[in-house]
Amino acid sequence: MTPDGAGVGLDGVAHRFGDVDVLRDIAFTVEPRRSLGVIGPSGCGKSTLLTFIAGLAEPGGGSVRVGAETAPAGRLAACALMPQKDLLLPWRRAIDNAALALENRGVPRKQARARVAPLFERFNLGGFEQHWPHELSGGMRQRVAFLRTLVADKDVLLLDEPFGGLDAITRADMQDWLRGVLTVEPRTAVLVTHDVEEALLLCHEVVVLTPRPATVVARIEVDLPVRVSRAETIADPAFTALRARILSILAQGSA
Ligand SMILES: Nc1ncnc2c1ncn2[C@@H]1O[C@H](COP(=O)(O)OP(=O)(O)OP(=O)(O)O)[C@@H](O)[C@H]1O
Repeated sequence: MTPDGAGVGLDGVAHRFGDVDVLRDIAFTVEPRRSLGVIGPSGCGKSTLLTFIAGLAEPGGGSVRVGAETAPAGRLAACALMPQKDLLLPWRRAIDNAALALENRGVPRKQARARVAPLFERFNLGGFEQHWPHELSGGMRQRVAFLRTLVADKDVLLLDEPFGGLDAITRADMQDWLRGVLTVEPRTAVLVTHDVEEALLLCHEVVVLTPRPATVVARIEVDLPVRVSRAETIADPAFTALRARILSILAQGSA
């Protein structure tokens, strides 16, 4: 990671897959150590946008920047992408899945294990280091995947519906947990989600996309009074008003 973190900037990003016009003139910036939620209808191009930021592909038009890097290889080096599915390797124990990003960077397995082992307690995974992925709950698997993403030590986290597959209670627990992680150790984060509440709880700003071809229809600053508990935050009239505003934009496709 770089000492001051890295921001993200998109300008005029456009893309088509064959006849399918997916993205049109997408522009936004994320300041270093700030989190941006991306909300939009299913299939509008949110995951595609993350793959462009991560440098895994190039858009047909426009520019993408991560820190000072505009070339795909430079962006890839600065980003850790957590895809929709946790993608733990079934043949590796939890600790070895968590250590994977370090091993991929050339850290020997023993050292990589030693680096991730102390984090298991902090991620509420203490005692489960030697379990296989199929022996963990959905929430635990997500936390192992997060641990792996965070220890990759990249400036930018790209999170693609990280809690999409979880039940409502586990999802709420995981949102609280991630909120804590990002407060203790702020990173630049782009969070794709269908869940307006999740975006408001976890992000400093939210962009709302239209149905395909996606354009940015609204950019909303999440400026809420600091509340200790989740219940208090969600009950706050400012939170309720923002949620209603975003839901209305999603329903109408316009701000
Ligand atoms: N590699 C590809 N080749 C062709 N079409 C693709 C490819 N990747 C995505 N698409 C199409 O681009 C559109 C946007 O897909 P994408 O997965 O980015 O949407 P999304 O907003 O993330 O969807 P969801 O919210 O359902 O996860 C879809 O119509 C999809 O079928």
